Amino acid sequence: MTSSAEQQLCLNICSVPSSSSSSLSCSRKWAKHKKWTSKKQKPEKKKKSFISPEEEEDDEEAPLQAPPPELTHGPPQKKRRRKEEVKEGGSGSIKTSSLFRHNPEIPEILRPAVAQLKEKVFTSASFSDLHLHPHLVATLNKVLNVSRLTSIQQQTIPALLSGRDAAVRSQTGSGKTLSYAVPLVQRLQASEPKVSRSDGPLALVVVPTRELALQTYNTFQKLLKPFTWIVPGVLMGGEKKKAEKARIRKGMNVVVSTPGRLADHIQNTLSLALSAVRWLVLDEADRILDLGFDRELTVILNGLNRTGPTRQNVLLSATLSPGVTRLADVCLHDPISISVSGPAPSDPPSQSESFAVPEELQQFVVLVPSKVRLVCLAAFILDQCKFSHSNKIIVFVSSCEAVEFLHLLFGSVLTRHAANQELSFLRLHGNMRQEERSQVFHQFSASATGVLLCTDVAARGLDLPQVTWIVQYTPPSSTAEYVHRVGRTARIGGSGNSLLFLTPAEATFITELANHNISVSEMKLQDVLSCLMKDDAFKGRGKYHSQTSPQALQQDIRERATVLQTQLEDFVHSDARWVQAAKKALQSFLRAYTTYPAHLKQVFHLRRLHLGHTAKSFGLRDAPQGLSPGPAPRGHGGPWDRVRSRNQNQAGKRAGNLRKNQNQNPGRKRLHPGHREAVLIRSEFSSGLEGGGAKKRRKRGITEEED
Ligand SMILES: Nc1ncnc2c1ncn2[C@@H]1O[C@H](COP(=O)(O)OP(=O)(O)OP(=O)(O)O)[C@@H](O)[C@H]1O
Repeated sequence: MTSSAEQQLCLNICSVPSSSSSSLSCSRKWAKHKKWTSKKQKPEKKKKSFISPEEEEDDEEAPLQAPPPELTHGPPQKKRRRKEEVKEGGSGSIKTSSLFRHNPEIPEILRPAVAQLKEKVFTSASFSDLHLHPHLVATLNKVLNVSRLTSIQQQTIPALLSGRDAAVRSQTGSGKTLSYAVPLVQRLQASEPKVSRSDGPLALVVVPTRELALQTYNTFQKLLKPFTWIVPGVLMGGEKKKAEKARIRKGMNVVVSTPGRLADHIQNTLSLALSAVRWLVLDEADRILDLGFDRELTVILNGLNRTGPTRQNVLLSATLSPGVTRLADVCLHDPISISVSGPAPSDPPSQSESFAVPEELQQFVVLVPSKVRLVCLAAFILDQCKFSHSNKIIVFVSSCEAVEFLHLLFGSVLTRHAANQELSFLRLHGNMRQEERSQVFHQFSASATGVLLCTDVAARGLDLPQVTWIVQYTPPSSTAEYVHRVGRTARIGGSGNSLLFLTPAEATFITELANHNISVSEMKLQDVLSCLMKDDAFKGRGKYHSQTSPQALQQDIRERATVLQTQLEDFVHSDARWVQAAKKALQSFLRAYTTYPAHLKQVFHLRRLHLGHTAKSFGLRDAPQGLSPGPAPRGHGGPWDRVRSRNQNQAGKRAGNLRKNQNQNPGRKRLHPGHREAVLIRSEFSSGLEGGGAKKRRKRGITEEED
């Protein structure tokens, strides 16, 4: 690719189309103390849609590539600028280029009127009204501490007890697991003749991720305590197959599994007999499809159809996608559709699905120019964990490498500003060893505070108690993904908060959310950063005195943000390994950015990213040179396009295999070829900068944890 082509692509600084400023509205919920309107924060540069390469030369940073060495060290102009920056920061130690100059204007958000869907979580009915075995009711009350039924449980449990297939849809954290686990246990314990271990699997529960498999297995273990003759088991990627085979041989009656590992055993473990399976549960069905597991699902369904008696099938999802509707069509027989609000998974798909989010969830958005994103996240975390206590935060980012990098960076820099108990960081992503992942999962579950940095591997189904904040540092790839992420808080009637980070250019995503009945309030950037005023460790040596005027306060806050950014950058640049980690994180972020679905390309397009500014959000002082693969102009088949087309090929191949399997089994309805829409999990994109040891499976676009 020519350098001019590269420039064309990457010199476009984000700018908000004028229409978005008028269509979006602003909420002042968060701005309790100080109002900071965009008028006061007039940018020094005029608003433009694109900045041409010539204009960009004006800017303080190299947009695409790090400047050639002769420029970095040579031209007096550059040196002069650096000097000014040092002066501006007011401290000899502040080498950071001005964080608050040359940023795109932050648009005024006008919030469209949204009628948010509300689902009542609890009913007045209780488990004891359902004619369940008294020991089961006692276990629910005493071991699981539940007595009243949730709305979804009230509708689902009687339907499943009657033996019907069901398609169940309900908001996150509404108790879907018990809605199928309770009737399953009730019917298994009542089976005549009595269930025995040697019967082998009677129920299969398929879930998309390993953590969810462990969590669900745990629930069955508790529910089955009084019925010791019924044995639950878990099969999942990352575990030793040999040990699993031994457990299968010994006998398991309720098998909870991830799709890849179950399909693997069906094909390769002779002792896994499916002939007795009477229940099949597909939990988080939309996620199973999103991850491209249609081939594995086909193996499972074909395996069951070949040998099994008639069985009861249940499909559950918090969100709907056309794929889920088609899957419901394929694997459910005359199902009952259950939904607390909105259509059920077996209903025909509508144009724009409305999502229900928990009533007690407060949703915020902060518009942050790329350059300021990192320090804004750091300030937010300090505010929640150091200045206000008892917060438990999950931060979603778009790649394993970004998780690793932030964990290293914050774990080293932010913890300096807080006592140990105040601020602890954990990480969870698909490149971690299973043992470590399970340990982190349990550790974060058990802790009352702390920050979990993670990819979307933690977005679905995980029930982590008392999470107070969900931060989406990288925006989700769809509204459904947004709903699942925020659903990790405000569960089962509790309260919680969420904060979505968007750059000014991405502000129209708020309208996309509103189209799905999701309403977010604005949290002002300055209000987030203002927490730095609470600690003089961030004080610069500037002449500004916050007491004198709002402008001086603003300047003071900016100066402190610059001090913190400098600390972050100093850390990154203190070791070549950290610089490399930052570059990997940046590269994987850019890769993920190319994979937004077509209808969101206008909101999230690589062309709108300014590489120099984005690099800053990874603690890099300059845009790194030679990021590979580099972006190409649209339609020019550059490396980014190759990444995309490879993904499409993989999805196509999976769909092809699916068709092949179905052709071998003409008795079953075919899964719709549209399953090739199954997209890769964005959050597990890698930079491609790691060595050749990348796992084979990842090449297929599926990371190990979902095996
Ligand atoms: N009737 C109930 N009363 C009180 N707590 C309940 C009840 N039913 C379930 N819970 C608890 O609520 C939490 C959330 O349940 P669960 O994980 O099944 O929700 P979910 O609807 O599957 O959420 P997601 O869509 O995010 O997977 C769990 O801790 C569970 O033990």
